[in-house]
Amino acid sequence: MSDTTTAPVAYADFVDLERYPIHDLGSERGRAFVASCKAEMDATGVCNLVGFIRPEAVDAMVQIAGELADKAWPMDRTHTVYFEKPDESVPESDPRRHEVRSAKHGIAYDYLPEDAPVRRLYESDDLTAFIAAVLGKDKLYRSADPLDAFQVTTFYPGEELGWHFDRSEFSMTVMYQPADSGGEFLYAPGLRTDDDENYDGVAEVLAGDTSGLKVLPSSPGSLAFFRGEHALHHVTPIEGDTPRINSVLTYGERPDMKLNDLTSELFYGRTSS
Ligand SMILES: O=C(O)CCC(=O)C(=O)O
Ligand SMILES: [Fe+2]
Repeated sequence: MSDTTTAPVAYADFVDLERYPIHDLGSERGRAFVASCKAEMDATGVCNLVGFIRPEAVDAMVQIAGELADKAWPMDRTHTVYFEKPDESVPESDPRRHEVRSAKHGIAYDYLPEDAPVRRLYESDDLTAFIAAVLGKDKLYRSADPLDAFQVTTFYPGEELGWHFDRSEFSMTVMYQPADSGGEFLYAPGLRTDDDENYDGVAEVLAGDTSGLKVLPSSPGSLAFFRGEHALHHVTPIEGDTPRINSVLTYGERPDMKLNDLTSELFYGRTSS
């Protein structure tokens, strides 16, 4: 059945809807679009939509990141890949003891203007419905976290994101400004499942095994989504002079999903409760 709604689309001014008809999923072209994302997701663990956001909106987001730079929380810390305290009771080679470094500047959701283009996109139910359709879920929810559900992150030269599994089930990233070099998103799709932590496989990646790794190509305006809860991933240190700027949009199957206090303090220097 085709969608006959005529409600104004809150993001029509900056999303390439000809190529990416997220407002019209019930139509033939909408179904074909969802099917092609599903196929890419099954093959690579990621769905990468190049040029999803038009250049003017990308520029607007970069400008917002600059204007709010003094609100960004400068994080430079070590943590485990699980964002739990290191477990001293397991052998040293166990990933539950392994610590990595993450350094970045995160501008929390509550600082970002309501009319910021990608905030309008995130808050539209269409984007959530699109992701649910690709993932084959009846219903998905935006994260309930007032700081982390949506944010803008700047990685300055030398900063990086250590290997980790996300606390949220699904994430979407929107790239505004890639680094000149470095700052690559590397991931090991499906390294763990809900039933199998695969600590041996995780330990191998942490020890430098690159055989199961993929690199996500990135360009300004690209939108990508992946199962960050199951894919171990990291962002390599930024090289060159250009900061890497992007957003992460988070989703879950439960409506009450929030960061734990440890992770919230780590990423934003405060908790939301
Ligand atoms: O910056 C990225 O590309 C990924 C960010 C990420 O993995 C995270 O914030 O959990
Ligand atoms: Fe992540």
